[in-house]
Amino acid sequence: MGTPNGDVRKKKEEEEEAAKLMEQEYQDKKEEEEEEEEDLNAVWRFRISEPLRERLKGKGIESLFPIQAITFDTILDGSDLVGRARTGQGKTLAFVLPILESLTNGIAKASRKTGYRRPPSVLVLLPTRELASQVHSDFELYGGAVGLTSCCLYGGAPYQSQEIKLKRGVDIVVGTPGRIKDHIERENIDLSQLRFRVLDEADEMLRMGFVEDVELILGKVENISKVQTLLFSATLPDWVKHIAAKFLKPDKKTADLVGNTKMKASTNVRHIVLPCTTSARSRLIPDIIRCYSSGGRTIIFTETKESASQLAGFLPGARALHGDIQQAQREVTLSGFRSGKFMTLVATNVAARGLDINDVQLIIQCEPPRDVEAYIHRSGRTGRAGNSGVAVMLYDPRRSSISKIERESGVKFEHISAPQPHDIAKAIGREAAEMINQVSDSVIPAFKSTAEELLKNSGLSVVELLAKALAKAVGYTEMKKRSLLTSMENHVTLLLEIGKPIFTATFAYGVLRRFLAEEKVEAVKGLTLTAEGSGVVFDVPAEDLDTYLAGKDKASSVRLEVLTALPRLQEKDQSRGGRFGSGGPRRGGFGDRSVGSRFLGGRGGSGRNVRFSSDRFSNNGGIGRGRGIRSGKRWIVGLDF
Ligand SMILES: Nc1ncnc2c1ncn2[C@@H]1O[C@H](COP(=O)(O)OP(=O)(O)OP(=O)(O)O)[C@@H](O)[C@H]1O
Repeated sequence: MGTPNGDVRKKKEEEEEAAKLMEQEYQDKKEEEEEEEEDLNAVWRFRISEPLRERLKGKGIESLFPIQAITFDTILDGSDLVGRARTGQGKTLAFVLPILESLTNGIAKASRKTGYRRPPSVLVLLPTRELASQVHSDFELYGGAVGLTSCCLYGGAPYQSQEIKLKRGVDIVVGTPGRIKDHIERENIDLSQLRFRVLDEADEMLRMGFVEDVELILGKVENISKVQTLLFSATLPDWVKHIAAKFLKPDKKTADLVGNTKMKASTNVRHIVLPCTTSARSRLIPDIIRCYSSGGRTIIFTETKESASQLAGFLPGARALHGDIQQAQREVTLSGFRSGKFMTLVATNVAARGLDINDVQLIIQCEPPRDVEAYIHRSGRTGRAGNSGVAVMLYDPRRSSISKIERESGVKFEHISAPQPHDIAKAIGREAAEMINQVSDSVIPAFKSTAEELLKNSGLSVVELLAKALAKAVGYTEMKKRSLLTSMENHVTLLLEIGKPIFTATFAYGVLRRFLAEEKVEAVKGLTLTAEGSGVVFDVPAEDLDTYLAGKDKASSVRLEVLTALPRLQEKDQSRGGRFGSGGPRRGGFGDRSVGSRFLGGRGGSGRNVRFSSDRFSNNGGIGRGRGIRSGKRWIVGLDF
């Protein structure tokens, strides 16, 4: 039994505790309210009705993204609009939400057709089937909340079910131009009563040669003054703006969140370039995935359908997606990728636009795409909705150029070389550790005595032995050397300098022939001039490295160095005028010129430096421009040093 004093104290403590709790609750609520008040884009601030708000909340959306907030009132109040925002910034909901509100509570409500066999009020045109299906599912989700129905029309799928839906009557039609035109010709669809026409990824649709189809489809509207036209994309080249003038009213509004800002690609993405020859690609890609995918999904883009299929066949657990694959299979593949059944998708540009797939952490582009728009959209499949991601673009400096894409996209590429054994070991070590953590403790007794014996006989420490076990668990039993330049296994990258600029590859080969046997010169791979023109880099087989370096006594003024980091390289288009012109090596056009060091990762203290010295190679003044004369099988270079 407690004393009266004790009871009083206890009661007082309880009262104090309750007061503290109330104070805390009050503070929390106040903070919440303040936060909401500060959030100018909070959903409740917009004319969004309760059912839609609830659906948004269910999707974790409490606040509109900038492109949505900026365009919402404009669309709801009836204007035509051109909208542009970077990839993954929520352009889909920027038109879905105001369209649904307008049809159910806004100005389009009165004129919207209702009832059985009603013609659609909304038409959304997209360039690919996958994208049409994705946008359609947003209309299903949010439109369903306000009693509006939708259907999706794209090629490769049977006509019948699409016809049935159209005949019954739908409010919203989403689809690709080809199939919609077919339905018009079959008189399945009446577009005369449209209240909204949306061109999503407009530039791609027009680029794909759908201009005439799009014009025909849009022209089916009866009363142009009653229809609102919206055009969205992350990229809007000028030629699209001219075409847009044809479809949109003269008083249209523009919301351009990219505009003249330098950076046109996603700012949430790490943009990386990596030199790599075509032949080294398939061996390099698995290691890029290991080192940069953070265990998430990867999309690899190839230029052709054939190489997409080939690469998917080569990479374990990868699937291909391209236009030659049957539509039903395309759907299975995409849904398997979305649901995480497999983590690597190898695709052509069919997957470049608009696709919004959760947890895509890494994009690999096997070579630079033909235009900057493709780069922007492909790399934009990661880093969506405020998340971060990595986009790695492979390129062969002798065949392709990255500076045009860099210049036009505003991206500042990070230059890296192929993941080296220690990078890969680190990445797969984590995988192995995870695998081991998942093994049940129940197996320990059965393996314990063997483990003890192994440790005793190994002469290694516990950590060293465990490191070996981790390596074995993921099949990594040999440390292979991989070149920085071509990414070929068991090759090393060398830098050759002669104390003077080197203008041509031919000239460099001539230098090599002075101290190497012909078969060793022929074994040199990927010889490329450095961007600043003072040397060349090339790969040699690791096993012959000493032979390459052994000529050191024969030459002077020649430096041969085993590289640990790759310098900037001269690209294909830079050779015009640079390699063959009469001026010095070209400057400019390469990213950050202000970086004093020629070497991206620093000079790499551990690089082996070899200086050749011989009178034959001593510099007597002027240097040849590398005008070689072909003699028999060999190039004789006009060396005047
Ligand atoms: N207000 C919001 N809050 C949180 N997430 C959002 C919001 N709006 C959209 N999202 C999510 O952001 C992601 C990207 O949206 P969306 O696909 O519309 O981007 P986009 O701008 O059309 O990209 P792209 O140019 O690549 O087509 C989607 O997963 C979407 O659900």
